[in-house]
Formats: sequence, C-alpha cells, structure tokens
Amino acid sequence: MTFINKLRSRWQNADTLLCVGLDPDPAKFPDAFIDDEDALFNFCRDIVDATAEFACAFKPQIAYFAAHNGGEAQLQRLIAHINGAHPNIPVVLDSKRGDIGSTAEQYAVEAFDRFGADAVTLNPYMGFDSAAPFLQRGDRGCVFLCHTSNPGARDFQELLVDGAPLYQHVARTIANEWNSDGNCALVVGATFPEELKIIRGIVGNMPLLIPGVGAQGGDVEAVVSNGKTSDGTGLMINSSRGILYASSSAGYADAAADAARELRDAINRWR
Ligand SMILES: O=C(O)c1cc(=O)[nH]c(=O)n1[C@@H]1O[C@H](COP(=O)(O)O)[C@@H](O)[C@H]1O
Repeated sequence: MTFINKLRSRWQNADTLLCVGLDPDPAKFPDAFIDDEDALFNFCRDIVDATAEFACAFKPQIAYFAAHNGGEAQLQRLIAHINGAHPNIPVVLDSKRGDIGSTAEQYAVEAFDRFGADAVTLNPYMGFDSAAPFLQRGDRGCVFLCHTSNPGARDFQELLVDGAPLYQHVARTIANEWNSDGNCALVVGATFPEELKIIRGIVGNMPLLIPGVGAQGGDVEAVVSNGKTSDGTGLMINSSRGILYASSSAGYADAAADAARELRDAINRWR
C-alpha cells in the first residue's frame, strides 16, 4: 500500500491525527536504561507499543540515533519493529535530506530500503532534480519543508519573491508540479497558524506534517481549525518531547500513553 493510502486508512480507522515523534535523548531516559547498550531501541520500542493505538504515524528523527555509536542499527531495528508489530501505522523518517541527484539517489535507498520507512522529510531548497530520486518511488511519501516551526523560519522562507513569500512558491510548485504521483506532503510548523491556513488554501487535500505543538508552543485549536481538510483529516500533528518524556519514572510508558491519548483527544475536539 502506498504511504498516502496507508495514512488515509489510519486517519479513518483509528480516528487520530496524532504523529508520535521518536527523538530519543539518553540524558532524559529513566534510570532503568543507564547501562543498557540498546537503550535507544528499547526505550523507543516501549514508547511505540504504548502509544500505537493513538498514533496515525511515527516519526523517528535520525540525528537522535546517528549521534551515537551503533545508533543507526537501533533505528533500523526500531522501524522493523514498527513495520512488524504495527503494520498499519506509517513511518516518516525525519532526515531532511536534499542533494544533487546522484547523492539523493543514495539518500532514497537509505530511507526506503535500508531503513524501510514509508516516507521521508526532505529539504526542497536544491530544486526538482534533488527531489526526483525520492518522487520516483511513487509508493513512498516525500514530506517537504514548506514553512518550518522555528523562529529562523522567517529568515528565508518569508522573503518576497515575485510579490509572494518564498514558502508559498514552495507550496504551489510542489502541489502543481512535483506531485504528479500524488505522493507529496508538506511540513508546516504549528507555531505559524496563519501561514498554515494560507498553505492549506494552496495545496488542497495534500497531507501536512505539523511539528511544534507542546514544547514549541503551537496551539492545537488553531492548527486543527486552520489546517484540516473538509473531511476533518489531512494532518499529522507531531509531538515528540511532550510524549517521550511525560515521566522519567518507572511508569514512563504509561505516562507516554496518557500524554498521547490526551493530545489525540484534544486534536479530535476541533475536527
Ligand atoms: O521536519 C520536522 O519534523 C520538523 C520540522 C520543523 O519545522 N520543526 C520541527 O520541530 N521538526 C521536528 O519535529 C520534532 C519536534 O519535537 P518536539 O518539539 O519535541 O515536539 C523534532 O524532531 C524536530 O526535528
């Protein structure tokens, strides 16, 4: 099944728009993981299994694994675990790739074949040929940065180009020219709800990945009201730290499940 169809099925069947972000930081782990060589995998597996029923997608962030010796092997095991134990939940590998075509081909193999992800986050700055190796894998999703959640998003993304902010050109070009196989999605920060509304107006029903609720201060009501499609879907609203580190005690997995349920419910109130 394609990434987009898997995501749409999950939205419908599990009634959730919550994306659980997997950004494992050993400094924040419960004490039980102190001498555990597989702590990245074991901690994330516990979080995945506890939160799966509330998730429309999982989003592992590659830097949190690649920063550690042996971490990428644990990321590989983690995605294999999700694909095996929770096969209806798509995995978005957050690696924000983008390079000349020949190198991008290797990054596509990394995301889709080595790691087995359903979708990958991509930086569109280098243009169409840098995206083509990913776009050509029509069954997999290409999630392009459009208007990011951080304060520096304004530095380039809001610069006026031919009378319109650059992020609007990105949204329009991807929706009208890069999405011929229907496998594109965009990243829009929860911290920019007005821009989210404009982007939704440009891209129709295209899925949007929305990071920035919780720790970064984005407002759930504004995100859902401004970002949802007419059928009340269209969004993967991500929370990482707010779920992973809901508790550092022995009950961390139950606390993560409670945090995921609460955010799923808060999102559903505004759909
Ligand atoms: O592509 C992303 O996922 C992303 C884009 C963006 O604009 N802002 C952003 O925070 N992210 C990622 O989303 C996650 C947010 O984590 P929390 O702020 O802890 O929920 C991190 O993995 C970030 O790398």
